[in-house]
Amino acid sequence: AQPAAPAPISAPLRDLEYGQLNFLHTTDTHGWLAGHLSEPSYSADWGDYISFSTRIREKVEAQGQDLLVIDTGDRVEGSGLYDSSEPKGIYLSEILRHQHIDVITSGNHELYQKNTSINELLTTVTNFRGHYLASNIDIYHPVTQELVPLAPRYKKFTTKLQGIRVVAFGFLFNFNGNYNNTIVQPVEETIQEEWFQEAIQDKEVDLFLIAGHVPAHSPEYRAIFRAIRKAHWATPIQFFAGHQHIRDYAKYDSKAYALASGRFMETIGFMSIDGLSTSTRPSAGSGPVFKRRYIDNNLFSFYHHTGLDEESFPTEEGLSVSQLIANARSALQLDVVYGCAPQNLWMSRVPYPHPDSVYTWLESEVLATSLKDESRGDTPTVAIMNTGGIRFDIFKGQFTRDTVWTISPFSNKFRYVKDVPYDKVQLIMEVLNKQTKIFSELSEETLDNLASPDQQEHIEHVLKAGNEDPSLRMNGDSLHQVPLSKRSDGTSIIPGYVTQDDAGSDGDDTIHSPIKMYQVPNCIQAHIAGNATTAPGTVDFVYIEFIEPFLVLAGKYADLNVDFVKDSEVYMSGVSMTDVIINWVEKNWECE
Ligand SMILES: Nc1ccn([C@@H]2O[C@H](COP(=O)(O)O)[C@@H](O)[C@H]2O)c(=O)n1
Repeated sequence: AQPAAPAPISAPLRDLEYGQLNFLHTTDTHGWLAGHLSEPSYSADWGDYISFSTRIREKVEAQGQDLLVIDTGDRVEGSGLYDSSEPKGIYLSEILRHQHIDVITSGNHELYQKNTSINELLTTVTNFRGHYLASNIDIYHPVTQELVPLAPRYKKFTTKLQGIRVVAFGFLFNFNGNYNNTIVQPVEETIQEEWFQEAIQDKEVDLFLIAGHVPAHSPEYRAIFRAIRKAHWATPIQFFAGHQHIRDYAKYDSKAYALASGRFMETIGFMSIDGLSTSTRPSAGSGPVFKRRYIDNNLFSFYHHTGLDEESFPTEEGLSVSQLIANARSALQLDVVYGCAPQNLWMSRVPYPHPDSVYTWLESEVLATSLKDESRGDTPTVAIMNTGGIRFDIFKGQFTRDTVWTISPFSNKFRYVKDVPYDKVQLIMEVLNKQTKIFSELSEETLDNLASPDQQEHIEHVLKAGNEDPSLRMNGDSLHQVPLSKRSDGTSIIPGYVTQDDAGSDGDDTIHSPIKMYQVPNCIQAHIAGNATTAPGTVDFVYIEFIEPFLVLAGKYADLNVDFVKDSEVYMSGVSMTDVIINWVEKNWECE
């Protein structure tokens, strides 16, 4: 772990149930390779994960079993370690490549910016040659300008000890927000391609492995499941999922399951399958048994599951990667303090609006007092942003260079349109926040992309995890996780994940008390300048550039005669949302 990482808190744990074939899975790490420096439950770093996977491999191989390590993308954008360097990401690839990963895929974040996808092609695909799969992504090669697959479409391999024959694919969900140097083919089209149909007709297969940056419960995975089942009515299928930032497990049939392993290095997903046939031995017994576990990413869990301790657990490689991360953090000056937050500010642990809501803080304090384009004088202004632009909670205490990138990692800047009727702006807000019924192009699903990923789906599922018992609620004034009650065996129950999935509620390794979550709107608005008591006739309509495509559609429903692409101009040239937050914190949150 990093020198500043808090020690994990001991807690009651459920064991891993190993099988013939075992998996460790990460997804949506978003650069959090240093782990969480304010949260004991997730305080292990990528170096510890390297030690953990090595120790688990030693353990399962000693029993003649196999281990495969999977990562399903969105490794970039979301923390100081990736976002604060110029150019972004100069330290990340070197840290990542030390983990042995058997199947690795791209997420959508690897494709938003042209230079990110080029770096993916030239560095990450190269570092993980033979393991990186891209079944539905093409890229214009930066040198030849030729359209080429980002990586091989699929591969067939046999596992090290048992010779289990695996056919593996690597998918991305039907994403269309990518820069125009890449092409993402819709999954439903890819599975009609000749190469895919040929690959799934192979009869010498013991397991289909679908790694993807695709939600566990999704039309894309259902389509792949159906296509494979048409060719193989009983061959086991293991999906690994991502994108929604949630722990999730989906049952497609008794021989096909999907595991999603959360976000931001909070979770190491574990799966095992027993009863698989192999190249030399047909399956014994009644067929495969699948088990899943969501491991909290901390050393207490890692020691427990490996049966090792502080002395015997770390590997040399793991320790040297932890050191690499520490060196990068120090070179990037991630501990530089911009100010001190006087309180916790939550994304979804409080309703919106609320004095403890990060969105209330943004609209009433940060945006309201910071947005001003000198050329516009005191023109009344309404500024809107999508809640998905904020990626993490703010904890009371030091607000560092790292903090700012974890909450606002995107390079989103501002644009505006002059003289927009105020009532039309309010109508657009209603459309974006689904407060009015709208049809056709502007589906609920499209609008959900404005919110943060864990809000986008399964919200009922997340809300269900809430517990109304006030004795189980967190102490709002203290750090993120506090032991609340002692059990008879001396261990504590701390707030954290209480996952409900298709296999029930026993998936988490750590037994936690649940945390209540609330739904927040897709967009928020700040009112700037003008007379606060009366609504203005027209305003400067300022918006974060990411939402422009949504405004184009919402504008039509609001009957607003504005072409957002042609009629808008840059607002506060060169200033991004991230800059606005840094400036505000420096001015307003002095440390005592
Ligand atoms: N420039 C950007 C890019 C993304 N977002 C928000 O993030 C969501 C996607 O996040 P995932 O980690 O699930 O891929 C997207 O739907 C937006 O809400 C943004 O605000 N600005």
